[in-house]
Amino acid sequence: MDLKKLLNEEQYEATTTVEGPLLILAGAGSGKTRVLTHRIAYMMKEMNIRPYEILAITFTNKAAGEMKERVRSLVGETADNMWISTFHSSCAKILRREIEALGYKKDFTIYDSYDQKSLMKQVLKELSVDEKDLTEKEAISHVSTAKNTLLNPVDFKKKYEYHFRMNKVADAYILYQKKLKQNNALDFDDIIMKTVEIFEKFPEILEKYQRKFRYVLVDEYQDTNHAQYRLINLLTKDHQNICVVGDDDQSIYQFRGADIRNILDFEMDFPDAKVVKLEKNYRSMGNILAAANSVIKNNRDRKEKTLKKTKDEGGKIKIYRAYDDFEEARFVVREMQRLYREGRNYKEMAVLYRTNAQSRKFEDILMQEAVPYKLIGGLKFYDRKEIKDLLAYLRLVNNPFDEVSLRRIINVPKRKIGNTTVEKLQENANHQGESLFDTIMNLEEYSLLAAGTQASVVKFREMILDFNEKQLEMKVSELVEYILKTSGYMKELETSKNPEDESRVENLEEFLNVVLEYEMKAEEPSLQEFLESVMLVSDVDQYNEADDSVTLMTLHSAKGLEFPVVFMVGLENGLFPSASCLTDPNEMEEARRLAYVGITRAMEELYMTYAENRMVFGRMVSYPVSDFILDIPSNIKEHLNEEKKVHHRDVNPHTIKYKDKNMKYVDYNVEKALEDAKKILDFPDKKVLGQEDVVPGAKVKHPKFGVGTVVATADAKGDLKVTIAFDNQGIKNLMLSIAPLELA
Ligand SMILES: Nc1ncnc2c1ncn2[C@@H]1O[C@H](COP(=O)(O)OP(=O)(O)OP(=O)(O)O)[C@@H](O)[C@H]1O
Ligand SMILES: [Mg+2]
Repeated sequence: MDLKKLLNEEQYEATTTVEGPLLILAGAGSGKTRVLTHRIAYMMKEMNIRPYEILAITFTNKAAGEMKERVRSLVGETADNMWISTFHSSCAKILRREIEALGYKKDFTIYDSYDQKSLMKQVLKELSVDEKDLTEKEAISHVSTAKNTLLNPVDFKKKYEYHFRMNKVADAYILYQKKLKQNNALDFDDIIMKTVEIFEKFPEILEKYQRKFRYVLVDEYQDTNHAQYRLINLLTKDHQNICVVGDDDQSIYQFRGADIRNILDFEMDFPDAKVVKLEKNYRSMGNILAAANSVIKNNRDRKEKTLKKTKDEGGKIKIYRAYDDFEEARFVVREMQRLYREGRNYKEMAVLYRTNAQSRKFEDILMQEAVPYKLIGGLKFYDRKEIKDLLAYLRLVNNPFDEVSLRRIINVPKRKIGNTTVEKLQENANHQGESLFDTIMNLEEYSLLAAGTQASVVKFREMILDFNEKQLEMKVSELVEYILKTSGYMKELETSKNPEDESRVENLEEFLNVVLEYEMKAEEPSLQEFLESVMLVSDVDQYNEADDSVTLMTLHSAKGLEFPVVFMVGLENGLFPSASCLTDPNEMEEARRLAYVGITRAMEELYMTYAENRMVFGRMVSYPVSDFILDIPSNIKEHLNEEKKVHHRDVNPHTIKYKDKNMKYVDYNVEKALEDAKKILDFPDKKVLGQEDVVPGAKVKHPKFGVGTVVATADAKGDLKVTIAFDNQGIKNLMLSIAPLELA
């Protein structure tokens, strides 16, 4: 391995500095990640450091996989013995071995944001906190911030003793944490916080890991939060063999608690730290780099850096102004098809946007044009109801104390165990200080339920116990099939007349593929490991370079990646940067860093597009062009359609496929879309009715049925079923989301 040929002088120096603290601070595309992989190879090959003595941490599973692949190509299979993973996976692995020290069981469940939400909902209900004073979302966000700064419930309570609202948050935090523990579950932030807690409370455990991981490397260090920082600090404070790489200009997770000071203060924390700067960009053409610099230089709070180009100027940045968001998507797809005809592969191209919601229009047109694409994020497979239900079954089998999963499926499919019954059981559990499952186990001891209901619950209990036994003898895939069959879940879908349920069956079949793939890959497949791999999978993991398809992803998930052709879309003041940035300088600085990340993903060609009109929450709005386009000097950008103001009449009338409210594809004419949009604009105050408007007693108006009175409402799979007594048309049941109701 002739490193001198593969690396420039500074990179070589950083690669071969193995002992002691090292900070590599450098701009995008300067080879930071490349240094990390070569450094690992150098440590193993030239210094005989054992693979299991190295801990390498990156930000996404995708980045970890890529890093492992690169190390493997340099050193061979020994790379497999290394811990190259995300903060969360490394900590989950440590916790599987050590968490009993904190009184949890080793087979703990990891809760995602949905589980968190339902648990917090229950907490707020039990504390009788009014939604008006504190919503689940707010409570969760405060708790997350607390955990990211390592503030435990007791200290949190003390800190906010005299603060009315935060005091409520504190109570919620305390009960939430208590319930997590009862459920033998951890949320995402706990994974880091609990590891730190163990390291702080049990020095002998810490020492064990300090001795094991003699060398620690962290990529994307600018995005670590305080808890992660503390973790690294604990692990390395004795041997000080810590190498961190990062770029303060690419810190884009401050809204989630990332602390940019971690990188700015590194030299203070490790006074002997060696600092290496990389000043050459190997990724992008000159104009792209110049564009990135012209945006980021407007930030005040940054370390000045030089980033010299190694390539020639390349073409200019292409700016396109679309009449509306449909036309923007059409332009991008057309351009992709043109590039493809000229010899580019689809996998060389990516569309980057700020919010997931922007993807759908691109998806529709890509689908219509039969251009293969991958969507990263958005409504993830694992977020679908049927997948979550099935996962809840599996999690419950794995860990019967998991109350959230238990409550989710106790009556799914329907087995005559209604809400009231569940609440009765829950109350009893709370009263007895035991878990919900314990109450179900001991049901015969309490006389809580009527005989019929009791029999239903017992039947459910027998079923779960049976699954639990089967788990010991069956493969995960067999267990999945067994559960789907025995629980009656599949049958309910198959006999349903609802067309949506057909695709649910397909999704469950796809899930079985996920399990089978896992079983093929895993050395010793187990339910627990499978669940863990599913819970830790991040959006970016669906990304697979093997197929030739274009990539759609948010700017956030694009960090660390590179593409020959990048389309940054939706560049409008109000969208990117978002409206709140325009009044808050800190948010504006974070948005600018995000723009910098986006621009620097491009290697050869960069397009930036904006739409003059855009549908936002069912309304057409007009935003001005983004500051990020204006920041780029005119000598390095070209407007693809500057002279002619695009008017919708210049766009050929065309129909596009559009998903209607039933998720069915219908033809939608663009002219008609504009007409529809105008109608909305003409009645800007027409209010879309929300759940809060449709309460029993409310007078409503329907274009066909006339005026009526709401008599009842009921939850219906995330929608609201409204029963209305119409003055002249009798009683009707309508779904709120699709019924064209107005207040009368
Ligand atoms: N010395 C070099 N010679 C040739 N190519 C290089 C060299 N250094 C880096 N590269 C290439 O430049 C590109 C960017 O490198 P890398 O991804 O390591 O940068 P980075 O600093 O980690 O960027 P980011 O900040 O976006 O994560 C990669 O394609 C890499 O292979
Ligand atoms: Mg990198």
